[in-house]
Amino acid sequence: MVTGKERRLRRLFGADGKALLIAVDHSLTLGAVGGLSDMGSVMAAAVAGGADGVVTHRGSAAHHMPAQRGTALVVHLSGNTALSPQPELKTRVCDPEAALALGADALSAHITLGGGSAEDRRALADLGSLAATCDRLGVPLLVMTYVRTDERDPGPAVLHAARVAAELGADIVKAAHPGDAYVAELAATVPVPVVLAGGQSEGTWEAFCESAKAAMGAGVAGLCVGRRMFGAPDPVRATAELRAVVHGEG
Ligand SMILES: O=C[C@H](O)COP(=O)(O)O
Repeated sequence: MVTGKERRLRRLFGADGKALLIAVDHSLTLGAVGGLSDMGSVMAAAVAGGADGVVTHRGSAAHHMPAQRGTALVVHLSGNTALSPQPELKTRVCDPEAALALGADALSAHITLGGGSAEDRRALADLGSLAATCDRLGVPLLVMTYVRTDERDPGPAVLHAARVAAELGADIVKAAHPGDAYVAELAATVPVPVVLAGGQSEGTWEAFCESAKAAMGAGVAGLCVGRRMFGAPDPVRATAELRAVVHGEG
């Protein structure tokens, strides 16, 4: 028997078990800035460049996501805006059923730990409840993990938050790059596929691709990249190059 989650996960991951996801959820937080003023073009570029999936909010999914075989739709259920004093503390902004009605192949939620006692408890409770809903609906849950920490070395906290997400039912965990010394441990200690965020466009494109290649070699299952892709001079080419890194092509 193949479960709904397994069937949908195969739409997201290639036969090699790897995935390049393009994340374009930033316009809820920041507005239509930094390459996201024309969301239709960004999504078309993700598809044309060979992304395995696109992660976005329900409005962009409905209005701009091409119905393209081979590119999965991951609807992001969490949000807050930069107009808030604590934009990193998200709330649920879309129901799982509404996302499935849009044709979602997977759902995505954001969790920030270290945001405060009450905020952390609320985030954990919400994640537990959402994971149970995803189990019931047979839809994979991607959890984007973030930490607020004053530690000079955030690596251990990044690993902890990633593990928390898996413990609470994530089927895929997204984490920030924890630092070269921690990537293999991250991949080995989280019992579900881990994808790494792209982060801010600091450093050269070549250095970013080299770092991503090394992370793939250390065992992560892929990338979930936003700004590095839609802020690139040629987003189609950027997507294709990242696809090659993730799937070991070329
Ligand atoms: O939602 C955010 C993405 O998963 C990562 O975005 P980023 O590559 O711009 O850090």
